[in-house]
Amino acid sequence: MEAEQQPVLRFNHVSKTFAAKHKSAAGHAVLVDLSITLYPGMVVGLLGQNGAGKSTLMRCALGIVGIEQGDISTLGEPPTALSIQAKERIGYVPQQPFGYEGFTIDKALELHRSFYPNWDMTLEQDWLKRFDLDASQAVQKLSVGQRQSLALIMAMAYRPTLLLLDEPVASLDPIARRQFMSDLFDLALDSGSAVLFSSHITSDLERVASHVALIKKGQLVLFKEIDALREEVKLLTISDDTQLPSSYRLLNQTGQNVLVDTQGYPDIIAGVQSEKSLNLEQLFMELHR
Ligand SMILES: Nc1ncnc2c1ncn2[C@@H]1O[C@H](COP(=O)(O)OP(=O)(O)OP(=O)(O)O)[C@@H](O)[C@H]1O
Repeated sequence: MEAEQQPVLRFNHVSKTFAAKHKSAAGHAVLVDLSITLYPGMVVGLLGQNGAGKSTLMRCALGIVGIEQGDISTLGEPPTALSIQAKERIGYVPQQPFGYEGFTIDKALELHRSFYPNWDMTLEQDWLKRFDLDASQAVQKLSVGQRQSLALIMAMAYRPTLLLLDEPVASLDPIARRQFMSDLFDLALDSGSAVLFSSHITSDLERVASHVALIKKGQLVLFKEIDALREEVKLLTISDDTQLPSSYRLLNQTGQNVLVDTQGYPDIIAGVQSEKSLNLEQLFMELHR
């Protein structure tokens, strides 16, 4: 499929360094030689420790911050010079939304909607109901979770081709979270969108993501389809003389325990004492040991 489709978002060897406070000090490398490509229909869960660079990656994709090396294509355009047409096809929910204080929900939606010719009123009304939001309520009186729900409606009701969600469900209760997550997947499939969302809730990620991108200190250490992840990433306990096949990628090692990406090559290795498949949370822990 991927060969025929235009990427929705492509990072090509991107590095981003924030300048140090003092001119003499070295800058802080936040993205390091990072390459990733999202195609229509992909729902990519972005996982990484606090400060790993997830928000920065999204902000670079939108041109909010510039990069020093590599290049980014967002809907086929450079993010720092996005056309209005491209902007109308992008949805973004930052970690800390968002203005509209002094508005009621319906007035805020009315204003917001006016920027997006493809706004889907049925979808908007559906989600207001689903999130149990009263349209006559004042935005500044909403709870954190209700604000997050409204921000999601505002980013998704025009069925964007690229949807960037920075911890979109952190403040939602489990019922709203579950509902939203399944909607997210449906939206991507129905509209041929690509979704990139960060979350620390690995069970959500496992449930809805088609792919997982694992980022560690600004480097993309793993990017895989979620099913392949379960089959191809293993925790092995090896002996001193075990030689790992060159087809394997070593992700981490603590003593005799090695975390490897077998990359689909089912080599039989001499001296392996045990082999374990991991769920996403276990994988995350092993990667950061
Ligand atoms: N404008 C900025 N100037 C300087 N440093 C910044 C700036 N924005 C982010 N950083 C630094 O870049 C690093 C990555 O931050 P980022 O917000 O991308 O992490 P994150 O993976 O989204 O973290 P979290 O899970 O906590 O949201 C952090 O060390 C942060 O302090």
